[in-house]
Amino acid sequence: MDLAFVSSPSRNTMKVLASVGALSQMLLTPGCRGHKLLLQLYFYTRSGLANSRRMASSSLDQKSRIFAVEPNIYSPNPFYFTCSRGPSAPFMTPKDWPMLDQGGLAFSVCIAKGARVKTASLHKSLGQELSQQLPDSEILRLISYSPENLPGSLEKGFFILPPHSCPDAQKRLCKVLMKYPQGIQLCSYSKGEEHEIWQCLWELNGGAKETARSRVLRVEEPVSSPFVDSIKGSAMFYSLEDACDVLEECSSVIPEAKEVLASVQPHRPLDEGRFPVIVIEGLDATGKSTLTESLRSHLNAALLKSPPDCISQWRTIFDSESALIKRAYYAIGNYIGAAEIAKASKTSPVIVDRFWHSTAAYTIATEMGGGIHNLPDHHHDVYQWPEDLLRPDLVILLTVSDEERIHRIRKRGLQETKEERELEANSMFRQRVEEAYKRMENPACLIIDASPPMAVVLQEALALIKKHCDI
Ligand SMILES: Nc1ncnc2c1ncn2[C@@H]1O[C@H](COP(=O)(O)OP(=O)(O)OP(=O)(O)O)[C@@H](O)[C@H]1O
Ligand SMILES: Cc1cn([C@H]2C[C@H](O)[C@@H](COP(=O)(O)O)O2)c(=O)[nH]c1=O
Repeated sequence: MDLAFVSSPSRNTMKVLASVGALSQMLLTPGCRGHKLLLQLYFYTRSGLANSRRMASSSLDQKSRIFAVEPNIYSPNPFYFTCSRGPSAPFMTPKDWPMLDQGGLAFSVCIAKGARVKTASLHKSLGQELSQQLPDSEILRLISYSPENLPGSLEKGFFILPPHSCPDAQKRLCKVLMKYPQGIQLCSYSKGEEHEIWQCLWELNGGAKETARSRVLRVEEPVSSPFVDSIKGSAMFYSLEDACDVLEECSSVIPEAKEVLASVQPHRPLDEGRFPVIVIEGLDATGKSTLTESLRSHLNAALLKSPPDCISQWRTIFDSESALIKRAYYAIGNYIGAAEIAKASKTSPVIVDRFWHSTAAYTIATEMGGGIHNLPDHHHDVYQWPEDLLRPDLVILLTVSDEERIHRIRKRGLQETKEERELEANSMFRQRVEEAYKRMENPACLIIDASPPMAVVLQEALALIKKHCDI
């Protein structure tokens, strides 16, 4: 079955067909003769012609858009393509997409822009369902945008690479997409006779019908990464107001969002005390809790952590939401924590186990794929501290080798978070988190190698605190 190579059926052909029910029966019979055509006819019958005007405009819009696929096993950098007919743009060939070389297919699925909470939830649930229904396919993140108005036109989606051994992948994909009748755009990609690549645009409206076909053209990597623009609008929050807007928007479906918002201190700017605020950061199991506890007793300090206790009971709920909602929760957690820090700093030094740097580093590392060379450049806006957030006096980043960290996680034997499991499994992700920490600015992190025994790490931390803080 090959969606991409079937030409549109004529209306006369359609009349011959008795019923959609009979067609769908045949469709589900693998190896059935005329299987390809039947699939096409089935989709055609179900979709009808009602939306032909919408189809025409979406295929025009489609042609001017650029698609960007996150780094993957075939491409260490994001790859960019379009379907417009620029005079000089080179065609893409299976050299660029080796997975299409043996006659395979790839797919892109884009989610049309809508209300951001709803769109983010749709993106999350669609991603989960695609992974479940196509467990052997590589499901990559994709964004699509118009070059004239990148932030305003940005749409998110997925690029799907089924294995050659999965001939019914497209059938399964369509079955998933049928459940999302509105706002999903499906394209398939296949190799042509002259080694060119074709994109077929499918209309999904109760069914799927091919509406346009264009050659795929290569686009040079832009100077400023659209993936970074994408995270700035959908997972990074640089003001309390921004993050609160998201939780307000979702509070009718997530009642706990109201509870979190109720914990936000309305009076700002905060009235800080004279004692120093010291944040300890690092990957999981680098020794933050051990060090913060020792510092607390050595300095007679207050010990706080992020997210703060008053909202941590809802953490698992927000962890299972879309990136937009989850990151809004963590961002707000910092502002709620800041009010507690300001109050505590009036009577003693304050030690904080994770703060804004964790929120930013994990977000950047999760949203940007590939190696550390794909991270936003040093000094980029994403590494800056939010203007309206209490600024600590010192941030210490603990680093240990991967082997030692994993050894500590295993020895500790506690329940790991999903991100911790990913960190263990994905060394590139780990490197991105640590590198993002190192690129943070104002305040930047001061690094301590936390591999030596605890007593040594403590002495180093105390020395840094003495040097940089008024203690
Ligand atoms: N310097 C050290 N040398 C050897 N083991 C250490 C050292 N520091 C901490 N550990 C051990 O490593 C494990 C992880 O430490 P800890 O819980 O303090 O890390 P963490 O950074 O707070 O982790 P998480 O962020 O996941 O809560 C614990 O079992 C702890 O006893
Ligand atoms: C504070 C904070 C945490 N996270 C993520 C990063 C890790 O996977 C876990 C670690 O939490 P722990 O309480 O230290 O074990 O939570 C995050 O993504 N953003 C944040 O702001």
